[in-house]
Order: sequence, then C-alpha cells, then structure tokens
Amino acid sequence: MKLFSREQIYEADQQTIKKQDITSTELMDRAGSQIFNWMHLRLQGAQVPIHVFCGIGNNGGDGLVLTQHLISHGYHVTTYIVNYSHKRSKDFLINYDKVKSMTKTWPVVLEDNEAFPEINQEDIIVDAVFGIGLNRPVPDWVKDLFIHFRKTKAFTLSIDVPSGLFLDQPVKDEDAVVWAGYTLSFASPKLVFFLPETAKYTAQWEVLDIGLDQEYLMSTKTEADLIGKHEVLPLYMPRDKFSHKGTFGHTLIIGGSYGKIGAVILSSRAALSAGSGLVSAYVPKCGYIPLQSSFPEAMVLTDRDENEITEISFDLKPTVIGMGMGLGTSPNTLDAFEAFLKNNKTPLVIDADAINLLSKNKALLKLLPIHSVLTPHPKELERLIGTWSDDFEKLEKVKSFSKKYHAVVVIKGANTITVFQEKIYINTTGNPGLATAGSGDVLTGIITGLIAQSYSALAAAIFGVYLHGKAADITIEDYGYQSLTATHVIEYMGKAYLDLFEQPQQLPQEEPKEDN
Ligand SMILES: NC(=O)C1=CN([C@@H]2O[C@H](COP(=O)(O)OP(=O)(O)OC[C@H]3O[C@@H](n4cnc5c(N)ncnc54)[C@H](OP(=O)(O)O)[C@@H]3O)[C@@H](O)[C@H]2O)[C@@H](O)CC1
Ligand SMILES: [K+]
Repeated sequence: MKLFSREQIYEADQQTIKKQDITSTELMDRAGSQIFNWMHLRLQGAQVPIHVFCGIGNNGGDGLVLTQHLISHGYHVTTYIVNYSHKRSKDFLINYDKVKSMTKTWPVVLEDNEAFPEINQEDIIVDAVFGIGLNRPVPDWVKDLFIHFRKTKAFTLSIDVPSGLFLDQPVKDEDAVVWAGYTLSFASPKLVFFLPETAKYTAQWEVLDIGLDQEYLMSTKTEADLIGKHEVLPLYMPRDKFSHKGTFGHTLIIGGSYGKIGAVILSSRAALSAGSGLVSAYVPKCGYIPLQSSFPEAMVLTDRDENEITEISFDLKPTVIGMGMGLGTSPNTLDAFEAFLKNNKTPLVIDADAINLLSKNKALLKLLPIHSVLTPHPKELERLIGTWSDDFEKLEKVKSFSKKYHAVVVIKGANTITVFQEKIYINTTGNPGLATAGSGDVLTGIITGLIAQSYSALAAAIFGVYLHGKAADITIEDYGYQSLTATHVIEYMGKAYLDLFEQPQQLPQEEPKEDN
C-alpha cells in the first residue's frame, strides 16, 4: 500500500473533483459519511455521549458532516467548534450552516480562556480539530484542550490524523498532539503512524476509501510503501517441478566465537527454512561439534583458531554469504574481515558484529559489493551512520548511506523499515514477541536464504522481513509473546509461506436443493 504525502493527497483531492465532476463539498460528504458509517456499525444507536470537536478547516468540516448524520440518527451528540483561527474553509462554512439549520442546539464555540466541557471516561471524543493542513505549532490553549482529552481517558477517535501531528515533522511537545485510540485516515495511512517516535499517537488506524481518483492513486509513486501480503505476493518465486537443490543456491553463513555459536546455528537453520538449497557455515573450531550435532543438514567449515575467526578462506563457491552473527570484534577477526572483503565478489548480507566492524573502520564500507544488505538494530545503525535528531533525519541519513554504498539497509524495529536509495518499505508483520535473543540472527538467515534462491537483494530484504514477522505472528497463536523463541520463528517459516496463499475465510454456502 502506498503512503501518500500531504501534497499528493491534496493533489488526489483536486484530480478527483475534476475527473469525477463533483464539488469539494460532495467529497467532504463522502469523507464524513464514511466516518459515520464506521461509528454507526459499531454503536448501533447506543446512547453514549459523543463529543465532536471540529476545527475551522476541512478536517473540522468532516466532523460537521459526521455530526449531521449523528443527529439525524438520534445519537447523543454535542458539537464544539475549536476556534483557533478566524478563517473558515468554504466547506466548513457550508456544513456549519447545515448543522445549525437541523438542530436548535448549535455547536458550542470554544475559545481561549474558556472552560472546557466535562467529558466522562465512558464518553466518546471525536477529534476533527486539525487534519493534514496543520502547518505551525498548535496554540497553547488548544494544547490544553488536548491535555484535557487525555485526562478524561475517554475513547478518542481521530479523523484523518491525530490532531497536532505533522505529517513530515517530528513532535516537539507530546502534549500538543491528540493521543488517539483509533484514527480513521483517508486515502492512505500516514507515514508517521509507523515511525518509532510518532506511532504511539494512534493505538490503531484504518483507511477509509472515499473514492479518490484511481488513476492518480495508481500512477503516483510514493516515497514510502507499506508492505503486507498483497505487496509480497508478486515477489514470491514459485518452484519448478524439475528443480534440484542446486537451483536454490548455496548459502554460506560466517560468524560465531566462543560462547556465541548459537547465533550461527540460528542463521544457518533459518536460511534453509527460507528455502536455500544448500547451507554451509564457517565458524571457529569450537563451533564444529555444536553445528554438526544440532543442524545435520549443514556443511561446516572451520577457522584454524579454536575460539574466534582469524582467517576467512574456503574452498567452495557460495551464491551468497551472510555474516556477522556472534562474530566478535577482536583485532584478529577485524584483520580476517578486511582481507576477506578485499577479495570477495559474492553478494553479502551483513549483520551484528560485521556491522560493528564496519562502523569502527568506515574505510571498509567501500569494499562492500553493490547491493549488499545490512540489517542493523537501532544501536548498530547509530554506530554506522551517527546520531540523528528525529526519525525524519534518520531516514534521510539512511537514504544517503544507501545511495553512497549502493546498499539495502534494513532498520530493525517494531515496524522494520527497509531502505534502498530514495525509497522506504515499511513492514506490517511481526509482534513484541520478536524482542527476544536470536531473532535478528534468524532474520539475517532468512534474507540470505532468499538471495541464494535468486531473489534480488531488495526483494529478499522486503520479503524476508515480511516472512520473519509473519512466522512470529503465527507462532504467538501457539506460544504467546513471552514464550516465542527465535527457534520457533524458524520452525514456523513453512506456515508463513503457506499463509501467502491462504484464501480469506468464506461463509459456508447453502447446499442447493434438489427438485423431485
Ligand atoms: N482527500 C482527502 O484526504 C480529503 C480530505 N479532507 C479533509 O481535509 C483535511 C485537510 O483540511 P485543510 O487543508 O482545510 O486543513 P486542516 O487540517 O483542517 O487545518 C485547517 C487550517 O488551519 C490552519 N492552521 C494550520 N495549523 C494551524 C495552527 N497551528 N494554528 C492555527 N491554525 C492553523 C491552516 O490554515 P492557514 O491559517 O495556514 O491558512 C489550515 O488550513 C484532511 O485532513 C481531511 O480531514 C476531506 O474533507 C475531503 C477529502
Ligand atoms: K484530526
């Protein structure tokens, strides 16, 4: 799913109005009616007090359309105009007049220095104060209103975006934003719903289709895409009946040091579960027995040293190499890594200590083959690209890094983000159960195993992150968040693949009656 920018959404608006020959008021009607339908389906006329807070622009206008439907369906609704500016949008005014003509209880106009209405915890707040038109800091008294919302603990439904949240700027004051329980967003979810610093402002979100011009939406390229099943299915490469294990490549996993051989076992097993035809592991001598006994499918090569990697040389031709897990960063290992990079031509997936080695010796970065995949967690990323002041700056820095080194960067997190050059891909699978030892090693193994099967580096990163998260999502149905382990994720990879082709459940059909 594409994540449209603010400018693109305004443009989609204009194109829709032009091509469908409708007025902006009619488009607003669609928006407000969709919000109403969503609420009506859930409330079924329940007499819970609903407080609709409207700004003076089109977000407020949407709120006023909602109000009209709520009133005509007999809901217990109070409408407020948050009068933060004396300007009014045309469609706001049209709907303001409609509301006033249908009820004797006109909307309550809230101004600076006025008491805020009493709201109980069981009530519902609808937040239509600011939408995507927010372009400067929220006035202090409106901020106080948002604090008031939060204090009431009432369920808060935001229209389009939680008010006070900028689409392209960090939040400087978290009290100046509405903390939504749910956001109903038009056209597409907004990038800020997925960034670590701003995701918390809406607990849940949903997109409402207001019939914007399909041609514009389809043909417009976005800076960010949201990755779900629909997006990864076209990446999936079906298997040919006449294929053999050589068809699916040979993964080599290089890593491990004394006490950290498990990381290599996890990565190697994950590469095989992702579908790599062959898997070999290159480890210090101490890793030989653990690997051979716990993972019989793998071939094992060892360093001359007992406890750490001191030389990387092997006599096989892997399709791809995944490296860094449990590697350590000792001077000997660094020397081996540097010598390896100078001669290596095989595609690489780089994780953990291999990233740390690159961060400490930035000159080595230019030795990476093009389209190498790096899979840092936030701390590793910081070592690699330096600190950032906010998520937007972080993404810009990662994009520059990706362009400079022609690398695919996978930023691990609650919503793992894959960056390649100018474009970002936000994953939607995965859960807090993945915050567990070894889950990163498994991810690296999966991505490496996909490249072995001739997925491109970018496709492998996007698809691998998706499958890893999906396997974890299926695992928690059996194990819950706490008991999920990295090994489960490997074992549930098959289910993650099968889920790609699972049809949505259909209602049982009635048997046709036989005539006699
Ligand atoms: N295709 C779609 O998605 C559709 C979208 N629709 C809806 O339209 C919404 C966008 O509406 P919008 O452009 O009128 O802006 P909105 O957010 O209501 O702000 C109002 C005005 O406030 C001002 N202002 C800004 N910051 C301020 C501040 N800190 N303090 C004080 N004032 C401030 C600023 O005006 P300015 O003063 O800068 O001239 C701004 O214009 C969108 O979110 C969706 O809900 C649907 O109706 C139809 C289909
Ligand atoms: K809003």
